[in-house]
Amino acid sequence: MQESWQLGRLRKMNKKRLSALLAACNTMKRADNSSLDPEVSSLVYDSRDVGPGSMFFAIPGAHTDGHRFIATALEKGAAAVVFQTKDEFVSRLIQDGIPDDFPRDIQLPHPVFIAAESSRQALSRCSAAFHDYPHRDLTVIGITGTDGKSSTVAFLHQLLNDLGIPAGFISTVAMQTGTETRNNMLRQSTPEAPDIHRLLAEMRANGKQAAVVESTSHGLSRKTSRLLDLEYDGAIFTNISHEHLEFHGSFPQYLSDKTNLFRQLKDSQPDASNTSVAVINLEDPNFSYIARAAAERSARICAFISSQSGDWPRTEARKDLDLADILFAAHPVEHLSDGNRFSLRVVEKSAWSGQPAGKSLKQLIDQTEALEMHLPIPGGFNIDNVLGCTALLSELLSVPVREIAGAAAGLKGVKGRMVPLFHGQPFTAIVDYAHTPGSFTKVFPLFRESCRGRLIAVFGSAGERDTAKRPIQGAIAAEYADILVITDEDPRLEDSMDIIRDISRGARESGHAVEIHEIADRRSAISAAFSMAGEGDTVVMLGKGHEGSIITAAGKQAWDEESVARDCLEQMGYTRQK
Ligand SMILES: CC(=O)N[C@H]1[C@@H](OP(=O)(O)OP(=O)(O)OC[C@H]2O[C@@H](n3ccc(=O)[nH]c3=O)[C@H](O)[C@@H]2O)O[C@H](CO)[C@@H](O)[C@@H]1O[C@H](C)C(=O)N[C@@H](C)C(=O)N[C@H](CCC(=O)O)C(=O)O
Ligand SMILES: Nc1ncnc2c1ncn2[C@@H]1O[C@H](COP(=O)(O)OP(=O)(O)OP(=O)(O)O)[C@@H](O)[C@H]1O
Repeated sequence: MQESWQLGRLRKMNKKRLSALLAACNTMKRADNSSLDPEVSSLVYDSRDVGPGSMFFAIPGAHTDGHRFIATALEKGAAAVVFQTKDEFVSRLIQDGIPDDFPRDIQLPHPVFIAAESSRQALSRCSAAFHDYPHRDLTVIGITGTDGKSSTVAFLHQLLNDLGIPAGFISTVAMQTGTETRNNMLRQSTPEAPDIHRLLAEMRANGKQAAVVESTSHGLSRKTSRLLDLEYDGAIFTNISHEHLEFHGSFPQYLSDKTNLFRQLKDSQPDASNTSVAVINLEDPNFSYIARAAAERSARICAFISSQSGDWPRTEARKDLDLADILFAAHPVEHLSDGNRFSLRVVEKSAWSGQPAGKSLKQLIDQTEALEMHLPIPGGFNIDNVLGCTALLSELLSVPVREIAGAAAGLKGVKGRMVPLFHGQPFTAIVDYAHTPGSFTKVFPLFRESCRGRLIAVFGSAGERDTAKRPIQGAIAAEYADILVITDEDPRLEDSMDIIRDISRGARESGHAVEIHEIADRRSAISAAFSMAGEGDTVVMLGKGHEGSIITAAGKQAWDEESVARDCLEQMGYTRQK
């Protein structure tokens, strides 16, 4: 009740004169001679959502072009239309004239036409202005990285609230702007600009002090400009591996797009009392590239590292540390069946800066006082996720690390990530969301280590997305698993079997001895994996996690991996125990 009242109030407040929006965005210009200054009631990028008073932004897309729907938007009462000057469809209209199938008999409700260099960029600028720049009234923290974003958002949000700092969040899994947590039904991790600023405005109206925003490379890319007009107080970078190259075009572009998060940190220069904070994984080879971008904003640079793998730290890490102001390290670490234990060491810059050379990173860390931390969530990578949160809370909000350690001991896991299913079956069954080569390299060794019998992996790869990662996923899985059941993830308009064969090829060519089954239907694949599993085996189901649908050529079909897996177990006669 409380929240819907607040939302109603917010909507009423949110009407703006077109002239105010034009003043906020200097890349938009009126393209007609009228002096009309309508009141704009909503900013819309899809004609199907237009209502009376909407300002419709025509956006060229991958499947169609929003400029084709201008007439529809006008029919539905759009008060203003923003079109892109360099749009192909618009250029063709100018060159060839209006096509015969373009509706001409609509009753125009005195719309105003506005030309923009980029309608997406204009949409972002207007969205921030329309909601009166909510980010300026909140402490905004962005999380980016190929893997670990949603988990880090969830942990940081829990920690902030447990430490008495009211915070909202937006992530792939869910969002919270008031007291209620809602599932994210958008199928977008970072929503479009009008939704981002609306959600932040809701948080502000609901008395939140901080906002944690999952900031994907898509959202940070100038191609979508979803986050272009968001300024951040703090930013965390988890890691980067092969993903989404079909969208970004190349790895350097992907890295650069992610780094936009650090380029969008509030500039600390004029007001050193309000220093923005950049938290960056020192184990990542791109640490220095990102740290340099953060330094341009005069941000405080926090490195974090955990001794997860036998060969840590990477060779360049000690040298890269010179770019950091402080280091948060977890060493040693201990993986438990139901969580992790580690020693937190906060190393001040004075320990390495200006000191005689020669001290290794390990020595620096070992010489620093340790604070024991317990994390009741399995998966060694969650140590990294919590370390990032710890650095951010300590350096941006000055929370004592002892208090953070206390709150971390009460953290709860995230839907669809490392969820064990207990139905009395003789084998272990786990649902997890790993779906990138990076996360595969993290989770497979963990599964292998804890599996007494055969490791059976059920997974697929996304259709119409990064095709190059498919054989890599196959090869990594083949290295660790005994049996692969390769299946649908979200084939979209691609043929399921084409995707599955791409993955199988990688598994076969890796040279590892592995049994491969190709079963497109995911329910049948899970069921087949369970029927193959015996005493001591482990079945892992990867890549769907929390997702509420499978997208195929036939459209979106409802899906809940955990429920489907539980159904399959029940059909085998096992009954739920936890
Ligand atoms: C690849 C990508 O970013 N796609 C986004 C893009 O879609 P598109 O280019 O296919 O759009 P389109 O269908 O060609 O339509 C063009 C324009 O016409 C409009 N339109 C279309 C039909 C109509 O009847 N009327 C109308 O006005 C559309 O709303 C759109 O504005 O523009 C749409 C509207 O702005 C987005 O919803 C859509 O995100 C889709 C849902 C998507 O799947 N995005 C994924 C790839 C994504 O962004 N993922 C990242 C997470 C990645 C990670 O896991 O790390 C994310 O941040 O969510
Ligand atoms: N720090 C990490 N490093 C590597 N793998 C991780 C890390 N954290 C989580 N994972 C693995 O990646 C999977 C996805 O985690 P999470 O949802 O937090 O990532 P994400 O970046 O939000 O992914 P997406 O953007 O696709 O939603 C988890 O199920 C786990 O297997």
